[in-house]
Amino acid sequence: MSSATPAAPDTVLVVDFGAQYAQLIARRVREARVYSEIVPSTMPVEEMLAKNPAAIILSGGPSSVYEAGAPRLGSAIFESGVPVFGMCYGFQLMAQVLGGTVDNTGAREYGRTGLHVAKSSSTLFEGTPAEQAVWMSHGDACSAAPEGFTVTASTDVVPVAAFENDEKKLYGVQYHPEVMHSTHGQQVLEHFLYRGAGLTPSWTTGNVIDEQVQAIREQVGDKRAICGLSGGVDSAVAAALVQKAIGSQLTCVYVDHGLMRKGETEQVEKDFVAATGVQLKVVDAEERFLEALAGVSDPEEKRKIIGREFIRVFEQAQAEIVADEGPAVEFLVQGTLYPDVVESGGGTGTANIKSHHNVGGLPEDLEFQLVEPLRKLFKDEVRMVGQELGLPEEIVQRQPFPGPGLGIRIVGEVTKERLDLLREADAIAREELTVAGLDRDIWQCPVVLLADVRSVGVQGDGRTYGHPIVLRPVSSEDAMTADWSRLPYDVLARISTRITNEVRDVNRVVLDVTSKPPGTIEWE
Ligand SMILES: Nc1ncnc2c1ncn2[C@@H]1O[C@H](COP(=O)(O)OP(=O)(O)OP(=O)(O)O)[C@@H](O)[C@H]1O
Ligand SMILES: O=c1[nH]c(=O)c2[nH+]cn([C@@H]3O[C@H](COP(=O)(O)O)[C@@H](O)[C@H]3O)c2[nH]1
Ligand SMILES: NC(=O)CC[C@H](N)C(=O)O
Ligand SMILES: [Mg+2]
Repeated sequence: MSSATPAAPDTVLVVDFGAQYAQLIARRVREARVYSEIVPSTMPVEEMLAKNPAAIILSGGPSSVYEAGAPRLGSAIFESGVPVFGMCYGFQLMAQVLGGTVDNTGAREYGRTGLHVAKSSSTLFEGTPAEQAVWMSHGDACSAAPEGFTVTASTDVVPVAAFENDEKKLYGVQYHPEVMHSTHGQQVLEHFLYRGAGLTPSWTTGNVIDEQVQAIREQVGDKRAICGLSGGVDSAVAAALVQKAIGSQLTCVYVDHGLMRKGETEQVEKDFVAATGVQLKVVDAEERFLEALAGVSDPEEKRKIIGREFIRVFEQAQAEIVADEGPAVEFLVQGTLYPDVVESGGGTGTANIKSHHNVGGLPEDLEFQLVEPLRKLFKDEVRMVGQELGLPEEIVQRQPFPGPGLGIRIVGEVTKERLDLLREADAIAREELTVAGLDRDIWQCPVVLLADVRSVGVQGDGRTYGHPIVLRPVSSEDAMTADWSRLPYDVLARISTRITNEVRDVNRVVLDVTSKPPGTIEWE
């Protein structure tokens, strides 16, 4: 699948030791305009080196280097000549493997910490202040640096908070330069990349376009492809990329599975085709999806069914397209992004949080070869690619909507009646948020029907026993983490009043005030 994507030149590998922030490190590297990818720490070192990385970053992690069973790295990586930058656990591991001392000294630091830079002319700290705020999160500490290393920073309680070995191109910091609270973190990271590893800032979203267009041409050849098009950002950008690569060999297929929001199908049919000129096939598959979902309330089961039915519809569309004319349709283009892969447990050792329909929800007997040009990117990077490709702002800035649609926003069994009810409530919430000018302030606002919950209300002097609707407005940078949006009370009040007045069987509106983690954005 993604192996068809050639390795980008000058790739920085981020080795993930189970860090909270591995994704963040990767995107900070790309913000420095150097391409980067995450690999699990369980990957053998030879395999990492075979990828020919221009530099390697070792992430933080929950383990302690001196514990039995803690993730390790052979010393080969430090002798390979590839520049390495360790952060937190990665720093401690580098220290230990190379003969320094790491133990539980009692010097714990969590959160904002003052860093004292000892050598402001060093590779990492050049041009940064002698005193700077950094973000720490550790209970272990390095008390002696390995031989050949210069200690370049300390804190009040940790004598070795950074070390550098220019000759071997090995660097490490105890803190987290990737989080925004480390005031000079991006500068220090860039110093490693440009000064330590000698890389030049040349990666742009334009490179993604050129590389992917070439890779798609090689992969698809003179065959044909279909693209699952949802009207969302990711599939729009994927379709535009593939269209650029293979032109009329591409047909887009929009599946109306009956789980879409009000007006969505019409919008895709009209606006999207007008904006891009793609060949579009619209398939009405409502009956098929609702039948397959009947009686099912388990979220993972729903996701698997929806993922499977999507593919069955694509297969049907494939047969119809082939019956028309021309060569076989062997490829399926999807707008899969990195977070879809990670959350589906696609990384080694990463937990399956939920099976995104387009990754973990795919059936085993999938016959298409997948074309997923955005598989390694985050949403905001995809938006940049879309902009670069000239897609209209309304498409590029659209809020995300999950492929399984309202099917995973009904807690309980999915039925046509419940879908119609949720569609009404959702349309009201979206309308009011748009009128209030809040569309760009929030990342998305799932509206959820708790179909299996009822509560007592009083409406028109009579007793009601209806369902609650949950509003879940969130802010986010890339959907990997999120916070609940502090919406103005008057907007919330208008939404609540309208939903309870206008949507039958709903007598309560509640607000979800949970961040991610611990919650996820969607309820299922
Ligand atoms: N209704 C649909 N018809 C056809 N393909 C779909 C549909 N919904 C989702 N897909 C496919 O699944 C992929 C993943 O869905 P996802 O919702 O993550 O992306 P998107 O809809 O393109 O963008 P966004 O995340 O902004 O909603 C899409 O890129 C698309 O290829
Ligand atoms: O195409 C998709 N298929 C899915 O199966 C799926 N599940 C969640 N999402 C979207 O992904 C982002 C993160 O969602 P969660 O915090 O709920 O995991 C949010 O933007 C969700 O809307 C999906 N998108
Ligand atoms: N954030 C980290 O990488 C922590 C490393 C190690 N678990 C410690 O507590 O020191
Ligand atoms: Mg979508």
